[in-house]
Amino acid sequence: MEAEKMDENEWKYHGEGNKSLVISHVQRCVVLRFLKFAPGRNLTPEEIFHHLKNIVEFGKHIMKLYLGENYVHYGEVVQLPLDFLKRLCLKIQSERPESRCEKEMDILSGYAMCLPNLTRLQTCHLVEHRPIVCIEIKPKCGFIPISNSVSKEIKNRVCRFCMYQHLKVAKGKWKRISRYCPLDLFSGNKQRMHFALSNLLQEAQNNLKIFKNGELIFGCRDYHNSLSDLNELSHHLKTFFFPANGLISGPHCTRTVIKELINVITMTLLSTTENYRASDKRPIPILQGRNYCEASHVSRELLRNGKHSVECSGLPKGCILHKTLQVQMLDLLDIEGLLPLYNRVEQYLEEFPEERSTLQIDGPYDETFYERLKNISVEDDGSVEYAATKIHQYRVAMTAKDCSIMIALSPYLQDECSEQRSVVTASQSRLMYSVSILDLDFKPYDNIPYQYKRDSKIVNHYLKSIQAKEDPLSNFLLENEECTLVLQKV
Ligand SMILES: O=P(O)(O)O[C@@H]1[C@@H](OP(=O)(O)O)[C@H](OP(=O)(O)O)[C@H](O)[C@H](OP(=O)(O)O)[C@H]1OP(=O)(O)O
Ligand SMILES: Nc1ncnc2c1ncn2[C@@H]1O[C@H](COP(=O)(O)OP(=O)(O)OP(=O)(O)O)[C@@H](O)[C@H]1O
Repeated sequence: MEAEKMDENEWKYHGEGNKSLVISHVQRCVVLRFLKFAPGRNLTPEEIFHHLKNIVEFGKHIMKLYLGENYVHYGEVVQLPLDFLKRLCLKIQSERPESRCEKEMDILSGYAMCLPNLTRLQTCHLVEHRPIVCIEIKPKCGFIPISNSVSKEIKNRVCRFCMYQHLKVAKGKWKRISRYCPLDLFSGNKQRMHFALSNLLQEAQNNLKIFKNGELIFGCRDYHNSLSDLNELSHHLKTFFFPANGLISGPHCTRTVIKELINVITMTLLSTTENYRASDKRPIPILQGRNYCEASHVSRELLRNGKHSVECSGLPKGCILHKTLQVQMLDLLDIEGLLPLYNRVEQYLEEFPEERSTLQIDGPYDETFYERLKNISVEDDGSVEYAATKIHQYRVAMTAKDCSIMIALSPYLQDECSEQRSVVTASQSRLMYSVSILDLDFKPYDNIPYQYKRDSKIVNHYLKSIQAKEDPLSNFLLENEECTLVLQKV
């Protein structure tokens, strides 16, 4: 990145989440990712540089080893001219979704991360002129905890995503409950995966976005502003799947194109482009828990159609979903089992604050840190080291529970050498594809008590709302929680 040549007109707003804002280059396949902060949260440039460097190191030394180098693009920290950043910030401000504007993009430190633009094929450096579609899926946690520390039995039957939906809708974050269940997507069973993906297309929330030539064409821009017309989507996509018959239209066309899309996504999610080498077999726990969630609609639907029993066919080793799930499963103890260990470390640090660095609470995220993560024993010897290791593993797992998978697809041209590129065959077309993972920021240590409180809030709210469905009086109480006390007093 040549600082003196930075021109804001060569960059455009791309998207943002809770913690970072992304802009993309109009010609080159790169993005800049800036941190975002609530106004008044003034970190020094050195602190921001350190934070960004930690993100890069964590991707490079930890997540790349877990997930594979083909999938992980950790990028680099770059320094940019402050006047360029000021102009850029002004330029993109009007495009930012309102609900994300309570935080401001950091333009004072001069630092950002430079990453490949993952909405493009990862084999090209310049924006290609051939069409490209990219599907971004934020799959969330794909397993049900089996930890003995779980205090509410419902957590052994219903997954966190499905429970959390009720709280999110009650709080007005989303209008409707999504029928997507991560356990269906991670099942490896094609029918369940198709069901999960079609539910994502029905109610994308922030779990599905689709880009065409780098522009968002489907999914959530904002909590209140979403592009969700399947007819329009199929119109955008039909030439990808039916190149020789671009003229088909109508409801039949929509169904056909969406079916192709779901099928192709499933194939790429299950593909194992990387060889599953012996060296890839790092210690990862194997959880023998329940592989479906009772709140998922899949069993009922599939059984009603009389097609298949709900069984788990398993994920191929080395596919992106398998790798992601394995990392998520580093959370062996569940937040309920982890909180006492966090308290143990906190108590110790109160007495010996200088030990924070020995325990590598804030990094460095290097080979030593990775070595620590390898110890997956659950035998608690009462030590602070044991507690710190479990906390690190939990934080890595949380990162994998919140990352997104990007699948980029572009028409395969006959004259191309297919050996160098991955190709997926749809019913009437062949597409080149690349799969990557984004948002691999290490989750903060200090958030653990908050995670614990929120977990019990999610579960309690879920229990109340399913109870309310059966009992209309408690439904009234749930909707008017402030009244509960008054009614109890009477
Ligand atoms: O806890 P969750 O499952 O709600 O995940 C948060 C996400 O909400 P979601 O439920 O996916 O809509 C949340 O996403 P949104 O802001 O809701 O789009 C963030 O990804 C948040 O991560 P961070 O605190 O910014 O690092 C995520 O927080 P972490 O818990 O991963 O730290
Ligand atoms: N390297 C990239 N290439 C293309 N698009 C990207 C890239 N990185 C991020 N994006 C886009 O920007 C959005 C926001 O980025 P990201 O998920 O990293 O933000 P975040 O604030 O960390 O998210 P969260 O809310 O999950 O904490 C992503 O959903 C994705 O659409």
